[in-house]
Amino acid sequence: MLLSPTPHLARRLSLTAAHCSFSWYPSTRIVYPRRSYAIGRHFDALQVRSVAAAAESVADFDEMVASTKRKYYMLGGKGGVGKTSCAASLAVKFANNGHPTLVVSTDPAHSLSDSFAQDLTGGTLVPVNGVDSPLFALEINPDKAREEFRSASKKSGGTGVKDIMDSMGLGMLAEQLGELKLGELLDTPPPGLDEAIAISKVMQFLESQEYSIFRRIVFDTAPTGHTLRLLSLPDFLDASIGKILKLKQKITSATSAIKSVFGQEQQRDDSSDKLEQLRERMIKVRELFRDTESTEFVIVTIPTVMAISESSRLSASLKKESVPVKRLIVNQVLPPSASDCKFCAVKRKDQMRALEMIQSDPELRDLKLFQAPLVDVEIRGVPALKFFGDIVWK
Ligand SMILES: Nc1ncnc2c1ncn2[C@@H]1O[C@H](COP(=O)(O)OP(=O)(O)OP(=O)(O)O)[C@@H](O)[C@H]1O
Repeated sequence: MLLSPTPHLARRLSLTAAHCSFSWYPSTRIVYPRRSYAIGRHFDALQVRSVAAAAESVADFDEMVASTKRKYYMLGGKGGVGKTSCAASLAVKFANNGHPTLVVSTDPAHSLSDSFAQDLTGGTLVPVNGVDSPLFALEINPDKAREEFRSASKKSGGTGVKDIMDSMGLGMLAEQLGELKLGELLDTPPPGLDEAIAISKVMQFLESQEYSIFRRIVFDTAPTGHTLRLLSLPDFLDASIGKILKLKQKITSATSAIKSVFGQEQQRDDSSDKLEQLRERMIKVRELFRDTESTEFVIVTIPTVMAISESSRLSASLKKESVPVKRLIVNQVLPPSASDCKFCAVKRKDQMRALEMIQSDPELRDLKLFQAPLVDVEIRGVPALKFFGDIVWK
């Protein structure tokens, strides 16, 4: 049963969800052609009688599909508000509107596979069936991304350099160069790094001819805190990697002078190249985040005071970092109840109060608002995503 409070809460309120039959929710009531549990198979035959929005949705999906140029949409917000459902449904809608689309999860706790009801865990692009234009999905493996950075920074600035110095009998000197600890520092990667690498990897993919078909790239990002750290990460990395490379250069020239005296052959070490590449990619991620022409961060929230307060802070941080934000999705909005379900009526009243907050919040009031109703089906699989997307993205 949807919208069931926990049994404890229900008891406390003496308003068990069991008292609320589905008829409390007639405005989004789905008309099942057969029995409701057969939903997966019969989704295409489902209809929504009507969806009464709690407040007017001012949305403009037409603007989102209009251009044939490549566009990036990053969907983010607090954990569990429906980022994945919104991102996946947007990707399906783009594909059904003629845009070859790639949907990527950079959230370390992926749920894209669950959302599409397809195994996407391989770290490669997987075709999604049942849409009109090509739609591919990708879940990036954060551990792999983190390992890549760890080994590059280690080889280049940390133990790699120390090994050379040790082999030359100059270990002591290396110890004295306190800055070498930087490599160790980066051994424990900063938060947000996996997501930054994930995004940069996708961009790398997209640079190749093979992937030039994609016109819409939808990112299902990690929950808010993670995203905020990600925003300041490129600067941090730029500085750190810059330092490592400088140090590496200093040491390399010192050791090569010694090596040439002793007639040792110079080894080619491409770990610096790798690190330099990583740094360049991070800079590209930073540029992508700030490119108003091609990129947009869409905030997903739910109508509760807590979630809206957090969205306001997220919006402020994004603006501070010059990340373009134009749209806000308020998910799981209850339509007006047509039944005597007290729990639903109280809940909706609360939601309306939270929605009013948006109108007076300086960080949120100017954003275009999309309202997504709480639906009484699980949003899973392409037909369900299409159904949900057609309600939300208008
Ligand atoms: N409007 C809605 N109506 C009904 N169920 C919904 C709605 N939006 C999301 N859900 C359900 O809520 C659950 C969480 O949604 P989803 O995975 O999209 O959230 P998320 O923000 O990506 O979560 P996480 O932060 O854990 O990745 C899913 O079971 C999803 O089907």
